[in-house]
Amino acid sequence: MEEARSRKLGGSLKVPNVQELAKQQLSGVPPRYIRNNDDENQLYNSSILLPHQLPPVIDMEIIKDDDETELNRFHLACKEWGFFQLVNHGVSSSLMEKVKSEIQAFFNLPMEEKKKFEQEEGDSEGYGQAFVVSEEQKLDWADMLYMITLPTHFRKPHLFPKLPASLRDALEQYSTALKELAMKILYMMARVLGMKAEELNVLFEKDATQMMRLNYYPPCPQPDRVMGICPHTDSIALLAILLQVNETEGLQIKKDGAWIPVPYRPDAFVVNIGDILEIVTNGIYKSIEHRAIVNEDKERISIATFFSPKLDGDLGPAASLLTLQSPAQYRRIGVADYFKGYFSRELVGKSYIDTVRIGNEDDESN
Ligand SMILES: O=C(O)CCC(=O)C(=O)O
Ligand SMILES: [Fe+2]
Repeated sequence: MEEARSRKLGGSLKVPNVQELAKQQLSGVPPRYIRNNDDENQLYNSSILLPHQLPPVIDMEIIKDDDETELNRFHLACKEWGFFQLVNHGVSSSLMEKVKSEIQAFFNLPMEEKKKFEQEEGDSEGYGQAFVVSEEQKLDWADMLYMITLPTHFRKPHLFPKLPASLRDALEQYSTALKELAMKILYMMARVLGMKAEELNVLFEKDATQMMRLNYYPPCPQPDRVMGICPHTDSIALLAILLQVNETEGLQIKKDGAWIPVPYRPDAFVVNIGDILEIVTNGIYKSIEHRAIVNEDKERISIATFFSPKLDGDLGPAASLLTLQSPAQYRRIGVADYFKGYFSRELVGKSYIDTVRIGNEDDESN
């Protein structure tokens, strides 16, 4: 436990609680949240999207039967989208519903209760906001509760174990169910990529890291001037599995230069490829920029679960995917160093992976 307490994921400056701010019936949003009207802020895409322009929906039940067509759709979803909705995934709808209602209840708790989980100096885990490194930086219109959930001995004693019992129990079951699901997804990927199973085993051994980020986006009087979570890729993850907790939509992914909404589906998980999987697959699968926008009168809630290799290992492109024609595009790096670098900077689009891209060594200090 001592070890867990001292393991800090790099700090973030303290920022106001946005849920509290939103309750103050502001006529306008404080300037720190107002985004410039640049390209990134083309908030609303008014064109009507056709079904093939929406992220693919993959059915795990069909894949289980070794259906080549579905396996191929899965491979293309990973390669060309980096994002897909997953249905018939084996996680029970009763567990999904329980997790949703418990998370909703957590954010409905009085502020004094939630503040018990407040981030500590120098640490991104806890209740607050991450990636705030300067007073000048624009802020996201959201609060979050961020925690390492696996391995269990990395859990901070004042966070996961102290959650309200019903939320803790739901997240405990959810953590186990999602670990199993993530392994299945990764093995399906290894299979369609022709990777050696050991190359994934090594990443997913006993001390593989799982983190959960509960996101709360309050309603906002000027939703088209702010960002719920600014454009980013999930840099410390092999995979992220997201559950949209309520029906308010807001997640968008960047595809061919356009922001595409991910519809709410109560039975689906949204799966996306993180930077670490891009590195491991030597760029065959790519992490995709995504963001969340907010709503004028409805709150939005989501829970993202991130799967990463164990902290004391290292990561780099899988040897079985390297050939003379496709040499390594990323260098090997220790997982702990890679994590530390990530938490000490602002979250900016798809940029962190460039620090390990071969040929980019001059930029490493940026
Ligand atoms: O709330 C969402 O839909 C996206 C959250 C997200 O991208 C994250 O937590 O990394
Ligand atoms: Fe994300």
